[in-house]
Amino acid sequence: MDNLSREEAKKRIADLTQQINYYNYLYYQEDTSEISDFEFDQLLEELISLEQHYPEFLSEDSPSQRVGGTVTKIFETAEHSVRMLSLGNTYSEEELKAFDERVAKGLGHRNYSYFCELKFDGVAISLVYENGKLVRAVTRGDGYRGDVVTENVKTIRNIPLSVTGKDIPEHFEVRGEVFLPRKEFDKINKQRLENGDPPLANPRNAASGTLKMQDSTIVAKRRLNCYFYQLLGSDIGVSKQYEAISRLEKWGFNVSPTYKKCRDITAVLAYIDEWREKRFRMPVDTDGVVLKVNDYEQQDELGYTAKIPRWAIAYKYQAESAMTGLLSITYQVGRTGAITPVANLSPVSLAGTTVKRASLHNANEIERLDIHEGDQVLVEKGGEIIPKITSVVLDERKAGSKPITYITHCPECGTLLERKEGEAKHFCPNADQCPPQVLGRIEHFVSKRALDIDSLGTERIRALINHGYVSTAADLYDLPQREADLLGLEVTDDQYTRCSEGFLFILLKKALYALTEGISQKEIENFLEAHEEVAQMDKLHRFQDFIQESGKKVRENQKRVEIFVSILKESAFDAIEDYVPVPVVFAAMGAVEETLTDELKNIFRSKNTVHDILVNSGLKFEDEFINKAKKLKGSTFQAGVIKNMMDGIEASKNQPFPKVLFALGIRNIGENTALLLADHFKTIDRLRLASDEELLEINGVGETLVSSIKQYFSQKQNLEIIDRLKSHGLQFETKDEPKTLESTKLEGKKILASGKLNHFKRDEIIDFVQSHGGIYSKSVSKNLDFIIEGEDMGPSKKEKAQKLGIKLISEKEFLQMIS
Ligand SMILES: NC(=O)c1ccc[n+]([C@@H]2O[C@H](COP(=O)([O-])OP(=O)(O)OC[C@H]3O[C@@H](n4cnc5c(N)ncnc54)[C@H](O)[C@@H]3O)[C@@H](O)[C@H]2O)c1
Ligand SMILES: [Zn+2]
Repeated sequence: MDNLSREEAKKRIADLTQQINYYNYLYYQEDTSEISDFEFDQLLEELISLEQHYPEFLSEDSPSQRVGGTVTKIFETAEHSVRMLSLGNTYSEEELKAFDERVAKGLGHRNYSYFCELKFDGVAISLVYENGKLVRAVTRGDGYRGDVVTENVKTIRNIPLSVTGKDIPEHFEVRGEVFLPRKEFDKINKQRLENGDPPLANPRNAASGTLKMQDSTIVAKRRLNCYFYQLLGSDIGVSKQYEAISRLEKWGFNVSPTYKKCRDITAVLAYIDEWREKRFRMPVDTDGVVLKVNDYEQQDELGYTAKIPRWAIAYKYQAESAMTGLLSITYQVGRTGAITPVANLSPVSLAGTTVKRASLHNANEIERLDIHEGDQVLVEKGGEIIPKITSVVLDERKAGSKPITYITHCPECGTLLERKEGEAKHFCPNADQCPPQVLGRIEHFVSKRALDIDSLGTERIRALINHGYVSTAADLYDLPQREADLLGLEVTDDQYTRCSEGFLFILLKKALYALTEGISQKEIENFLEAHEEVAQMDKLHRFQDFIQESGKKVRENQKRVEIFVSILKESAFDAIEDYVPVPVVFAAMGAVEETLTDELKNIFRSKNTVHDILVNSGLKFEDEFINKAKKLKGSTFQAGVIKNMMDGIEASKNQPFPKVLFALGIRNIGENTALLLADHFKTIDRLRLASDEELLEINGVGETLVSSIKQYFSQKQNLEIIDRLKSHGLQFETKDEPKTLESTKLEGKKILASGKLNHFKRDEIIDFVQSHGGIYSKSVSKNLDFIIEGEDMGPSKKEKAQKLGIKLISEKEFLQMIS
């Protein structure tokens, strides 16, 4: 800093301000981050220290002077009675001690104590209670005003909507941190990855995004949670933070079990140490410890700066990082055909778990990091749950190592990949045959809201696709004729994976089980679990000792594992922790040659399971091998399961036309549109032959929909699928069971009811609207004729309706319309 000239300092301040504003915008508005919190905090620290040296360049709206967020434009806003501030933070013990010195100096004595608890990584929320009832929930916003998100917050199960008791003040406010439990976050991301959607970066961003959603029914599904840490009000009758928290706890607010009173800064440091590792066992992500001066009067005495209290500070744990070897990169294909590269790493222990894989997002990321084969990389697991590679350790790079070349063809179906202008991800364009993409379509077809065949779960469908039984929905209806073949088919799950060259890999545990005799699968699992942090080759060596100790068929078992290890070492396959190449397992069991012919290579790339290889590859195997190879197989289809599937398939033939139409998966035809179209055209053929004008005349049909309908029916294979489905007896016409209408007063009107109605239950209003010729819609869109506004209709819904110019009428007015 000292070597900066005044001009340079000015420029640097402007530069930092701009950067920080940008990252703040991403963080608070877009719920994403492009840099780590640590990097961000360093930028801010640099800015603050420059501004201290050059106060003449400190502007009032510098990010050092303001709380980082702002309000969004989609919610009502409300003012905070007491400003919601940020917290000062530090990563070092020295600075923590310096903070303590400032407190002592500020108070003029050392007669104070601290209140400590973990710093939860979520979103700040303020709840206002009046007469014991929750009346408003507001985000922090810019500190002065925040977004009113009451409806969304009400979906959080352990937030009390009302509190009762003798000591409840008439008016009080509680503040806390809304967070997404890590388990929930993992669940959402697993789903997203399976759907080919980009994973959410971390639970904090996910929580923040969720809280700002427009539809509180989706919020309810996300299972947010909240810890409370502050009680405010004029007559709350407490004078210490410790008492306030106990009181909140008593009133039924969820407070974190981590809180503790600490006598002095030494006790605080011990607390920090105590939680350094232990915090990873909490259900929520935490990034540090918050310490607050316990006594409220002393807090007042110390006061505030423009942005932070002087009586509290956050100590943040440095994100842990570790160096490990890159083994290989595999490529996953999502249900929309999007490709995601995944780095397979040598196992390394990080932040309480063993890391073996890290997401690389896309080709740009690999390029940005400039990763070469066999590199040593730094992995970090900070706020992010999916570990990420932060950099390559160049000193460790072997001379002549080659940069990673991105795959050009789909690892699942071999099709040349495409990358659209301006998009980061590569795509497999083979939507009709690429297995994960076929899976996505069939899952939609059988899903609850479509044909509802619940005996066909994801794994079973995947098995049917992988074995070549199913590639379109119509194939499902041929299954009854092939029933006999299905018995004993492997239901694949994650026991298989593929390497970057497309070879089939199988879980190590299965391989070891098949390679040995007399050792149970459970024993092998236990052994592997106990050696989770050991690299695979070492694991295999230790397994030899394990065989020795087990005392079971020691010589034969060791011999076979030894052969397996030596073939594995010689082979040039990718390394993937926990998985081994199927061809090597086969070779070690004497079923194929070690050096693969082109024919064999082809088989191990194109077949999807061991069963498939045994039955459909055209190879001849000895009975003895076939017997042993059974131990490699996953669970198989049993008679009962097959019967359930057949029953479900048969029953689906009775599903009405609108459901069938929805199930076809024509782009832009959702449940409601399917109903609308089925109702209008009555048969699929009339829909197919409808002219653009005819379609556009229908209230609720626009250009986009018309073009996707045209597009769908222009493809021969789609017409064939429909013909086959028809011949199997699926419903492609609306059965004319002339509904006797009560009246035609609502004819053609699209209507939605929101909030609580007094005369109708949920389903009743739908029937009622329909029985008067109206169309009931399930979401707010500009096609609605009006909305019946019930009691406590969500403010966000209301705002959206108003924005779209949809008329709102009361329940009373609605009833008058009919009578
Ligand atoms: N990576 C990025 O691009 C980026 C951008 C902007 C901000 N950030 C990060 O955001 C943080 C700055 O945000 P901030 O201003 O909200 O400050 P902060 O999150 O560091 O601290 C203030 C907040 O801590 C929360 N908190 C959690 N547990 C608490 C407890 N037990 N007691 C009291 N408060 C508790 C409260 O919600 C409070 O509003 C920094 O950590 C920064 O690294 C990162
Ligand atoms: Zn493909």
